[in-house]
Amino acid sequence: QAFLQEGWPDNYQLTDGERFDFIVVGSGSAGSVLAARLSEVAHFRVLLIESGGDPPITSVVPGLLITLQGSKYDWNYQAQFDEGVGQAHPGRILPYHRGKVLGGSSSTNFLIYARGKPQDYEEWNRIAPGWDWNSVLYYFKKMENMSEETVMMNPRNAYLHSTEGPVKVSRPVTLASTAAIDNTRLECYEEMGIERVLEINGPEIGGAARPHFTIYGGRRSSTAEAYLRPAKDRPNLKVAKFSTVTKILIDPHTLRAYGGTANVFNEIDYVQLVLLHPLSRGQVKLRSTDPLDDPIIDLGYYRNAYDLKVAAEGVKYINTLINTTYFRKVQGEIPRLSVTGCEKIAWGSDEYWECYARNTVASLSHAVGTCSMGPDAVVDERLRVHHVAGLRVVDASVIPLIPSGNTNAPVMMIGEKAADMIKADYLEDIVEYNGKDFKSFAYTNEVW
Ligand SMILES: Cc1cc2nc3c(=O)[nH]c(=O)nc-3n(C[C@H](O)[C@H](O)[C@H](O)COP(=O)(O)OP(=O)(O)OC[C@H]3O[C@@H](n4cnc5c(N)ncnc54)[C@H](O)[C@@H]3O)c2cc1C
Repeated sequence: QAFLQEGWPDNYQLTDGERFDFIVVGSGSAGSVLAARLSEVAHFRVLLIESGGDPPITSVVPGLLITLQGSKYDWNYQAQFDEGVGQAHPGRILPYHRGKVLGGSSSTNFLIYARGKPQDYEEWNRIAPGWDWNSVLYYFKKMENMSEETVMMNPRNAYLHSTEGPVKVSRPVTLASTAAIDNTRLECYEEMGIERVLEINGPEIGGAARPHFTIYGGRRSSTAEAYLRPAKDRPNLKVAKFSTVTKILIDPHTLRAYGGTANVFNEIDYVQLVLLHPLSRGQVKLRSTDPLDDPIIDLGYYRNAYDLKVAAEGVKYINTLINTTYFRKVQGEIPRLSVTGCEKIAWGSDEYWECYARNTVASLSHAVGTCSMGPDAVVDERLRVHHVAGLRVVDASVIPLIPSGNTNAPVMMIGEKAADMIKADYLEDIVEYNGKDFKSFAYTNEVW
């Protein structure tokens, strides 16, 4: 099935001056969800504009994902470190990956399915009311199709999950040899005092488990797969591929966004030790006035000295894995790598591990928060850009605080919640106007 290039939405040839009710820029983890959900309302005319094209086989077959980074399905950005950081990377430049394809980074990512912990969202809610755990859990469940029986049969876990949503989640059955490695690893962690838990999206988040993945039946469950393929024949959803939005048109008198301009190209065609809650902040800046120029991605790693202390302590802690029964039995050793910038420091000293953390630091490509929600930020809690009408931001950039896990699931959840907020805002008017139950407009029987 994966080898069949069928089933993606057709490419829509945009012509100048066309009118739509909603224009969604980018078909990523959030954009595809938003476009598909909005187009459930039959009289909404929805245009989805995406720079990339259909996902290739290497995206659909999870085991081939490593070939996507650096390919034409990647924006291939380069990020820069501050002076004295990241010296082990050639030229102190870090390749910074982002999917450029239907489904965006959900079509190119490492497929780990993690939502973070309830407290993360209680913190969001303090900044942007309406994003508390109970509110977002509804949307996590709306999006999810959990296929693992052990999770659904355990009442402590089952109420946190759903088998009804479009995004398929599983823990693929591994080869016996891989399962044995997983088991040994989990045993080592237990020996270090890290409890084994049933799953990383269950009631206990602190612990170790084999992760869930957005995979089912050997196929990636990207947002292109889960949302766009089922919606591809809707007459009110148009998908313009190989088209890059270069400008948002804003009426200078009303400050209302009313359209955009797009460049249309006729192309054919371990997750490591992670610092989950860094205090340092980076930024994304325009390199020039050319919208097609790559942005400047300024990582800002370790600007807050506390982060370096935490990272170095983390490295030292994970090194104690070597003292567990298994590693003693196999006479495991920590490799003595030569790290640029640390050559003159005694290997294994506290100073060495700090230098090691400073110079080998890399990214898992989970950037968030450059258009954050909040009263003094870029968008409000309904994701409307402050002081501009008719314009919302719906993607990873609105996340106000980094969740304790990966970001694909939270961003898909944001897409789901945003779609409901937009429907509520626009359909309320229509109900009053037409005096009809707005659910009668929907293509599906979704509850929203
Ligand atoms: C290599 C990699 C591995 C990752 N691994 C994981 C993981 O295992 N688990 C996890 O949960 N998260 C993972 N993530 C993070 C997660 O995938 C992202 O946080 C999430 O996909 C971001 O969603 P988004 O909607 O904000 O942006 P994206 O999904 O990146 O979508 C943005 C879309 O907009 C398009 N676009 C951009 N500009 C324009 C324009 N001007 N005009 C038209 N189209 C445009 C892009 O081509 C893209 O399709 C990974 C990310 C990467 C890159």
